[in-house]
Amino acid sequence: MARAVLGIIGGSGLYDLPGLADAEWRTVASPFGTPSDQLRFGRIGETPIVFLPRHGRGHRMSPSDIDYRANIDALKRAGVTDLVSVSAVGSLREDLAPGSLVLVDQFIDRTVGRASSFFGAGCVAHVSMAHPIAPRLADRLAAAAEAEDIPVTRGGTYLVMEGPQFSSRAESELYRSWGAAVIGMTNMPEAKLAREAEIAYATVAMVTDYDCWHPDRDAVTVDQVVAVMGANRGKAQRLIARLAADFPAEHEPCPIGSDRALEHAVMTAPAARDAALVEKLEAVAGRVLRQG
Ligand SMILES: CSC[C@H]1O[C@H](OP(=O)(O)O)[C@H](O)[C@@H]1O
Ligand SMILES: Nc1ncnc2[nH]cnc12
Repeated sequence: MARAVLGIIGGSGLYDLPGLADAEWRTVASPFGTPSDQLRFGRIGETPIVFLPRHGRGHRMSPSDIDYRANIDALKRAGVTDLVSVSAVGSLREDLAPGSLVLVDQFIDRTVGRASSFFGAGCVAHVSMAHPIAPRLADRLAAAAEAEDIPVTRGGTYLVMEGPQFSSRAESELYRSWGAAVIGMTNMPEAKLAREAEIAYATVAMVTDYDCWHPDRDAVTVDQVVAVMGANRGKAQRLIARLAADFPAEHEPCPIGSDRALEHAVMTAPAARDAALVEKLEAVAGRVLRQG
């Protein structure tokens, strides 16, 4: 069994993780591109932690500019087995007020034009995204929230829009009619790529606003997101600290197989594979590609 390494991707308002022991920023190169920033290596208790600010320190990158493949590949190269995304989201439901935390369990991907797979011409693979969230990791987040007395809503669909502009009211109403609970701009293709890289993935969504559908609330602005994130950042940090402190030393096999997702996914026959792509895929898929 592999040693568990907990990865944390910090979203808007979360650019560092206080309380990391032996913390050090290190550059990790990826053949897929340039990660959003250096990775912050450290530990909480005995648990090794690798933190990445999704938009870079200082929030330099728009959701559409982030190289999600480079980020996930770099985290895989750093040994991450389990990955928690912390994300600011708008609420599409009355009961999810700003300040609420949601452990989402589904996504609707409305992004366009982002590189959304490590695979392609010369090495084709199809992984399952039926259950995009690793349930055991979500269970651990729920347990950490309970231990810290932080209310969380379990389950809900995160609609991933392209952005960077916020939605129109008609779009917001459309997504509500689809049953989505929250809206953001970043968790796809991140979750798909984590699955291809066989990393267990879960999201802590921090509600910062009511988007633009609510009759009694102003439409979302950056000021509002920053203010609510600032007021509630401590909750997310406490949740992560507790998750890490209670994390098992050995990676627990994912009950839905997200850590073995490539086992029956690669279509291209060994003799037909593109050698250059196979080389790039070493960190993400070497485990299965080396078997032929
Ligand atoms: C400043 S609000 C829009 C921005 O915040 C969210 O990012 P993240 O998921 O990294 O917290 C949202 O998806 C947008 O990228
Ligand atoms: N309303 C919203 N739409 C998209 N992304 C967001 N991030 C935070 N609030 C958001």
